[in-house]
Amino acid sequence: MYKILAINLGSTSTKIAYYEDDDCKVRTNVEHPVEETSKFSHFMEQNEYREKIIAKFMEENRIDKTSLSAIVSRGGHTESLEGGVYRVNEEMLKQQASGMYGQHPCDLGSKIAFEMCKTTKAIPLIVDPPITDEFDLVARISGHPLIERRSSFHALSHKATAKRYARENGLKYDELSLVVVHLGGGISVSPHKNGRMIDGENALEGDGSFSTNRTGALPVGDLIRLCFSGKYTYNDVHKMLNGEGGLVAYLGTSDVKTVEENAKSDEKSALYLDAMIYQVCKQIGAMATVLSGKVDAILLTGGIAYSQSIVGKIEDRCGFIAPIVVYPGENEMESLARGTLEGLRGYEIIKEFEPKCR
Ligand SMILES: Nc1ncnc2c1ncn2[C@@H]1O[C@H](COP(=O)(O)OP(=O)(O)O)[C@@H](O)[C@H]1O
Ligand SMILES: CCCC(=O)OP(=O)(O)O
Repeated sequence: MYKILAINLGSTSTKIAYYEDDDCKVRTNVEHPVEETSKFSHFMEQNEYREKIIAKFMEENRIDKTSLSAIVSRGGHTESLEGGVYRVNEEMLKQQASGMYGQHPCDLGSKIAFEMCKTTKAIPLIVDPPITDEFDLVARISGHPLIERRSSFHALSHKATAKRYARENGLKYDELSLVVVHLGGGISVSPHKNGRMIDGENALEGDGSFSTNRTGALPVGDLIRLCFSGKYTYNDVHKMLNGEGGLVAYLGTSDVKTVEENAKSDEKSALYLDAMIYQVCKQIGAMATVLSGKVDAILLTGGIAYSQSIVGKIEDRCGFIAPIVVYPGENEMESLARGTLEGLRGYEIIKEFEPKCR
């Protein structure tokens, strides 16, 4: 029997689950209000804060680190990779720590898995990292040769949700055209065609719709003027885009449950929540055109998809495109465990990360 610890560091939560083979024995989801996370000037400083949560989970559930076969984390930001299961190594962590390919708490997740495995026989792994790249060539063109559009979003969640839809409906993922929407701390929309995510937003840095804590795409000219105004440093602007943008900037919270509650009596909360949903719908429409309008289903997942009212608003605007199927919460933990198990059993290759750029 394989014992697997899965850790998933999101921008607004830490999710942890313990599996014996494919049987989830115990799991938790610890939410992080922005008042707590904003104390850190950088995600990587949250090391101790997140480690303590994992240690507490293990202690409370009497999970012995030395008995684990693998510790698997949602992957982080490196050069583009093909999807699959990867062993975490020093080269991978070096690229993630550089911040050159994106910055997010999930980068810390693989580092924590690696450190935890050092004194045990457990293998540190990641599955379908956010930089999993299946873009069509045409989707890479930005509008200027110095800047290439690249894949950077909730690839693990997208793949897990699309494959679940196929499995539960007796269909083949490789034969479907889907628009998958992850509605979590970050938001991403991607068209999947014949088993590949052929386009998608950069969910971290100034692309797509705004989210709980990110700006999404901004009017570029105004952004340039702001950058060169002399009022802000590079780090200030980066934090504005990723971490302290979106609902956090407008309303001071990344908690959509609270925003929904406040929206009943507060016009400002209602407006910004509506604006976020409006932008998500525009992205769904755009990605449906990538599939030439031939969309088998629109799949909604992530914590925000628990809200029936938000799902209803998306249905009102996008229901004409294709049927909407909702998988609230996440399918990521199961997917991390499943990928790990396949790797440990030898059904899937555990890939070694080798940097193209040194
Ligand atoms: N029942 C609900 N109704 C509306 N929003 C919810 C609900 N449950 C969770 N959320 C929101 O989902 C977001 C977190 O989603 P999640 O997928 O857990 O994010 P992450 O993995 O990025 O931390 C938070 O804004 C949270 O308030
Ligand atoms: C690469 C995007 C990862 C992301 O946005 O995750 P969260 O929604 O957990 O912040």
